[in-house]
Amino acid sequence: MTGTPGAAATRDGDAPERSPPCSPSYDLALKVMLLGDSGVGKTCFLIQFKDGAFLSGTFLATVGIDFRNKVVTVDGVRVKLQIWDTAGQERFRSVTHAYYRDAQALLLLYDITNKASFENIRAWLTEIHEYAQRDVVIMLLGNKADVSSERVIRSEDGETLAREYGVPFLETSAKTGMNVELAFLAIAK
Ligand SMILES: Nc1nc2c(ncn2[C@@H]2O[C@H](COP(=O)(O)OP(=O)(O)OP(=O)(O)O)[C@@H](O)[C@H]2O)c(=O)[nH]1
Repeated sequence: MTGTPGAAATRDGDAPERSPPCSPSYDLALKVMLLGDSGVGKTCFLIQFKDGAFLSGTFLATVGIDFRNKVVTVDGVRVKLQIWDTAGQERFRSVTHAYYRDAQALLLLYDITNKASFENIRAWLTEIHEYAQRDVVIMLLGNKADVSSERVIRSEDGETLAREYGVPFLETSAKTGMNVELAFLAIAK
């Protein structure tokens, strides 16, 4: 776990904050944070986007914060997404709060098979309004859409909540990859 912004542990050796190289391989950089309750699938969502893989089996909760970079092209512009994967567990909140103010975009996830994770979205939005930049781009995502047999949150409920807060909404699956890239491309755009 790391306690100070810019000093996070990395999985793939990318540095979170570096001087621009002589000929950067991107046109602009965007800091994106993944937020939501523990277990909603934030880490899997990021790994699916970065590596096109799904880690099934044991659930290893994120400790503190971690990040990965990926460059996407939107309307001919190469955007480096620096994606911060935060720990959903309450005890890491003070660590993750320190990163909110640097984020330009937030992907806020709940699990469509977990009612509490949906009900907690309002509390997450309160935290976001307290700690993030006022013009931060927010997107609401109902993850684990592949597990239709265990669904407890209807798509309409996600849409209604998103509309109430004026944010876009998608249902996603970190397992099948459904709408994962689309979510990142939408916020990059
Ligand atoms: N079926 C299904 N399972 C998923 C999906 N996304 C994640 N999971 C599973 O849900 C569990 C939690 O996933 P994580 O990605 O570790 O959750 P997290 O939100 O990063 O949790 P914290 O790090 O504690 O905040 C794991 O067992 C995953 O395999 C999904 O889209 N579909």
